[in-house]
Amino acid sequence: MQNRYAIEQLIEAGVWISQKGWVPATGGNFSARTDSGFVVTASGYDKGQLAPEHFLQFDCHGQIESGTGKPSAETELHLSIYQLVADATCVLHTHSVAATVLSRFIKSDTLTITGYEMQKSLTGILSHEETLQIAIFDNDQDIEQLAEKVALRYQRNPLYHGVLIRGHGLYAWGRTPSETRRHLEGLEFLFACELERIKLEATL
Ligand SMILES: CSC[C@@H](O)[C@@H](O)C(=O)COP(=O)(O)O
Ligand SMILES: [Zn+2]
Repeated sequence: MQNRYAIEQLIEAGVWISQKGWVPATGGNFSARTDSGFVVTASGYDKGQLAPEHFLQFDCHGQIESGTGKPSAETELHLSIYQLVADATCVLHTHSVAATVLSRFIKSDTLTITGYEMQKSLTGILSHEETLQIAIFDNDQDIEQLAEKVALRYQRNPLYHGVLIRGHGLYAWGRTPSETRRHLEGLEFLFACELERIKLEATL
């Protein structure tokens, strides 16, 4: 997609995501694939109040092409997703309470979800009876290392729709900005449901 369109889509997504309460403080970062690489948010801004000057353009090897300021601290993860998932054109990273808490509560490297109609909000899932498996990676301040772990796991088993970073948040992707928003909203809904279910079951 063209830079201008990509940035417009990400600004709009940021307003919506912020209203949902999924990017508190300056948490979260967004990107979209462009004709020459991808655009990504600059670091440290309120993601609900983005303007065109809060984006940097990277080429497909991760070299800055244009833009000012510091790129997102997690740019490497966006680059890795574009390199791994050929048809991903947008990546939205959020810090919701549900994604943060659930990814800490689940100790294994996979969150397994089944039984919810909302699973069908994810492209390719046709029934609540299917089992959704969302990979969980331990958080790491070394984003290059984290991106390598995502790549290694993807090469063993392709990942779909998104991944969780433990105690940190969700990275969701899709073939268009609107599909990415649908995946993000569907996954966030499912995480919130799972959290409620786990809390209720603990009281029984
Ligand atoms: C509010 S701290 C969150 C950051 O450490 C990071 O995880 C994040 O999502 C935003 O980083 P940024 O560099 O603004 O893209
Ligand atoms: Zn983050």
